[in-house]
Amino acid sequence: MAGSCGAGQAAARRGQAAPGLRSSRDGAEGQESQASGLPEYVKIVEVGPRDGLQNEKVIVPTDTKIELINRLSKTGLPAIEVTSFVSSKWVPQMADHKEVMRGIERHPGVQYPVLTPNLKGFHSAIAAGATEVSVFGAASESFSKMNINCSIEESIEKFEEVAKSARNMNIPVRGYVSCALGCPYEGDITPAKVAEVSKRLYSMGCYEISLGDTIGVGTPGSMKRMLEAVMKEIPLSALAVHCHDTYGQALANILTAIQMGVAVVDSSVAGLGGCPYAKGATGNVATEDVIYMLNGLGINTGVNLYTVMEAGNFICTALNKKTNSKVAQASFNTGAVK
Ligand SMILES: CC(C)(COP(=O)([O-])OP(=O)([O-])OC[C@H]1O[C@@H](n2cnc3c(N)ncnc32)[C@H](O)[C@@H]1OP(=O)([O-])[O-])[C@@H](O)C(=O)NCCC(=O)NCCSC(=O)C[C@@](C)(O)CC(=O)[O-]
Repeated sequence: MAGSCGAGQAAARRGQAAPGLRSSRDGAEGQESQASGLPEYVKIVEVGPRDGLQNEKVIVPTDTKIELINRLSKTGLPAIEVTSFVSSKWVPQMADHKEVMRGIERHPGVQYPVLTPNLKGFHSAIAAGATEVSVFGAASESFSKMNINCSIEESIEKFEEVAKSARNMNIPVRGYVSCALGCPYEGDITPAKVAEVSKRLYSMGCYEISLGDTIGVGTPGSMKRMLEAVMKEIPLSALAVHCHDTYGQALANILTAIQMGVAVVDSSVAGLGGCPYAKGATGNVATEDVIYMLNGLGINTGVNLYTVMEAGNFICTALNKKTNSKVAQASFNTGAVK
């Protein structure tokens, strides 16, 4: 039954049971993280309201999106990607971007980035009150063409225009590199190509580069090889990973990245999502599962797992679907059927 309370939920409230349900700041787990050389803090960038919802077949009501974001804002998440200022002909699900942007309650200390592929999107986003934007490129020519209708080179020109305007307005810009571990159209992508596109985004002023395993084909081996190449060009502190879980490798890939020193991880509440231009790709790794793993490693995220699970339960109930989060499945009995 949707919203019903399982033993795990009660345990999560009390901070008991499985170790990952506990926050890392108590007890011996914090010492473990320091001893192992892992980062003490990992920033989680919640992408559910954008990456998660963009792929839903039925248009999600604007009020539901706003309610989801407002709930996520109360969880301790430091960044929530809210929507995309893209063409509604291309991604109808994000057509209400202005209303969402204007409708949300913004919490102090929380960043609310939005996707902007070009100047048109940038200006609309700023007019709607955006204070941070993301440009989204790819390491694959074919994916770039399918996703944003231009070559990598053309996309860089558009992003440079966005970055220049953003700089003049003191707006931070984040950069995505899709297909960092494989492309739905071209297959393997070389780490050198990922490093090259990442470097160009970083050089134009993107403060952080989020490396997207868009179709979730990566493994810890390919993640390591790709990061080794990118880390030669870009400081580690400016890197994030964005893993989809199509092949069930996302948590292993994230663990590999944080063992290499990456301390920013994108994830999606309830594991919602997929990319409309990457057929068959499933959702991002679930935020709940990432927090559980990081809690278990003694790594602080500042995020309350229980309240994220509640937000996940809210959106799964609204969409009438089952959560993709293993942690939520184990802890809640939502009972929602897809
Ligand atoms: C980029 C465009 C707009 C180019 O689309 P286009 O057709 O090449 O653009 P255009 O400049 O030729 O303009 C055509 C029409 O689009 C309008 N237009 C032009 N720009 C905008 C804009 N910003 N916002 C709203 N409208 C826009 C423009 O005004 C015009 O309208 P018309 O005259 O036909 O009525 C299009 O290809 C598009 O919207 N693509 C959507 C891409 C997208 O959102 N993909 C999903 C997100 S990426 C992702 O999920 C991957 C990621 C980030 O999560 C990381 C990972 O997992 O790897």
